[in-house]
Amino acid sequence: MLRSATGLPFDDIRNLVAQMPGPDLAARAAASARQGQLVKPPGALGRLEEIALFIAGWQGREIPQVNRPTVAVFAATHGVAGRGVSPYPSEVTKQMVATFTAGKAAVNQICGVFGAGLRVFDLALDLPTPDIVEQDALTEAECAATMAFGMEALAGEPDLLCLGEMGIGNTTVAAAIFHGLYGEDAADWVGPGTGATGEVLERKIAAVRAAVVRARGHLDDPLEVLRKLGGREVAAMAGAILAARMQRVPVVLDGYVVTAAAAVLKALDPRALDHCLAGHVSAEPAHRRVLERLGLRPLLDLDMRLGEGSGAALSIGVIKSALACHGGMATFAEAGVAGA
Ligand SMILES: O=C(O)c1ccc[n+]([C@@H]2O[C@H](COP(=O)([O-])O)[C@@H](O)[C@H]2O)c1
Ligand SMILES: Cc1cc2nc[nH]c2cc1C
Repeated sequence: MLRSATGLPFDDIRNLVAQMPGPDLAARAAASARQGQLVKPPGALGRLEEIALFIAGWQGREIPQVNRPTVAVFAATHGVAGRGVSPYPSEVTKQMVATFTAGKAAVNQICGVFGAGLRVFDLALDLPTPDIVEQDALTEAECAATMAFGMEALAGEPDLLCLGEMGIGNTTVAAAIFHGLYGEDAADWVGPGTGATGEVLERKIAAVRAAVVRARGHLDDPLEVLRKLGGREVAAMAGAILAARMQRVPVVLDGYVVTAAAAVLKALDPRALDHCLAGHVSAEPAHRRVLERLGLRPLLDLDMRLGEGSGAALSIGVIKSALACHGGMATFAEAGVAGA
């Protein structure tokens, strides 16, 4: 998909963004007409009704279905973890990838409940990206290639794509991206992640502040923010969100770190997340604020802060239920029920 012979690697990404399709408005209108006839008071299914219309528009059918939901978990390692910004050592990333593969992590269990497939993308775990306080995480070519790799999440033709990630240190990286994109104070974007307190939290705030100071002068280009302050899993997830859009596949975002990838695209183009739902709001304190900025209202609010796609996977139950009601309910006429 990214093979232009001329120009810089990011030109390919910008070209894709310029070509993003919108939803199928005729399918959405047909779904809305159907919704108005279903045997319930109008609006009584609340946000389930809006979810059904949203999926109808992006799948391009009056009666949409989610039969092949996929959770794609992207894993990467981060040089900034060497600064002691996480309570856990970097080795945990590889160990958790093994746990996903063995079917024994939380996300595996949630996928099992909803019949979702889980694909784990391991992004050069033995080669951490450089410490973002000292150096750019990725070159432009590496960042574009990693985004292209993330597009592989669409290879199994999912009808709903949930995104997740695993990477010790990546809440520092996500906070740096938000601080780089939105400014304010570094401390406003930093939270506990896996459980940082005290000196660990102080080191995290200092790292986010210093990394963004280093990137000064480049912060008006969201792709530069991504490559300088990001990590491989964040770049890959941005690529996955963009590829899903090109194929009109609806996307469910997970927590704080996945939302950093989404925020980069939104900063590139305000329409870039029109095909995305926020599966949940994480207990990471700044996540709620970020979702408000992005205009995304979370489906669930369960005090979760695990990552690995767990909140997005859990929201598949809500989305499938919305579609089951939309497709399976009778109309007033069919059921012989008197209208208002
Ligand atoms: O996405 C979230 O909301 C979230 C909040 C807290 C922690 N995490 C997960 O925890 C890891 C990063 O935490 P940390 O403390 O090492 O930066 C990474 O594997 C994420 O999946 C994720
Ligand atoms: C054990 C553990 C599991 C995780 N899953 C996602 N991020 C994680 C971070 C840790 C530390």
